[in-house]
Amino acid sequence: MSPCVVIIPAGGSGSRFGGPVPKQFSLLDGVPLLHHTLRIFDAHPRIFKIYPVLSALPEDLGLAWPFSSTRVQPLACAGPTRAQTVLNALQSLQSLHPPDTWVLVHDAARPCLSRAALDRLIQTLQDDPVGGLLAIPLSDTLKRQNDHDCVATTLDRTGLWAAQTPQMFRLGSLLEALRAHPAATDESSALEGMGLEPRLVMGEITNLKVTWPADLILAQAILEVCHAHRSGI
Ligand SMILES: Nc1ccn([C@@H]2O[C@H](COP(=O)(O)OP(=O)(O)OP(=O)(O)O)[C@@H](O)[C@H]2O)c(=O)n1
Ligand SMILES: C[C@](O)(CO)[C@H](O)COP(=O)(O)O
Repeated sequence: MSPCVVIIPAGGSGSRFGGPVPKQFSLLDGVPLLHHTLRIFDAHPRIFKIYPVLSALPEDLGLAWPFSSTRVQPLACAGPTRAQTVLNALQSLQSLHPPDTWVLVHDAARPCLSRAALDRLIQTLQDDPVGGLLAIPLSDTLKRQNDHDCVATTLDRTGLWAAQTPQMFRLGSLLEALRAHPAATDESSALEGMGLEPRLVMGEITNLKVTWPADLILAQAILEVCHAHRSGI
């Protein structure tokens, strides 16, 4: 299998989360949330390089940086949207890695990705012609609202999945897809826009995206349970 590189979009403002610093720098268990996310990949033998994409270099953001500079290489090229951040990163990496390199894009704001889910994604997709993403089948009944906050209709949830990250595609095809679809809210939808069919790989409910303040408490609880489980407590 060709080597995998990871892009971690970490250039958002966290407007829904609020707070004095963007949520990816909020402390989780005493450590910036971004560091938890980076450590998941830094510990994985199939990952060759990890590129967190920030608005500026860590030293210019006043961020402690306990990572090896050869494996975790920050890029200071975040854009105004998540898609633009990922596209900027891909453009700066295209001269460093061949077009068939597998690229895993993972939100900085998802610090609880498990090793099992990451392994499942890589193993399922390593010989896939397109690539794919972690996702989970929807379990709630879905309502569409009307213009006065009442239910207009109940939607059929059959076959509906909630997209997570990482999303894993070849560098060349992802670059082409995001150039053609710069408004995509995830990598998969850009590839879908090219007429391709990304594969759905079972994710985990614990792989939550920290979006609202209460999500940080949930993330803390998930990390504590995982730690207790690993320690046999
Ligand atoms: N211009 C942007 C916007 C988002 N992201 C990153 O994309 C991930 C998912 O985005 P989201 O959770 O929506 O983060 P924010 O855009 O920061 O949040 P909000 O929409 O509440 O402002 C996060 O790791 C975020 O830092 C990014 O790198 N560049
Ligand atoms: C890519 C993503 O994590 C898939 O669920 C999500 O779309 C990113 O969050 P955003 O709020 O759409 O930026």
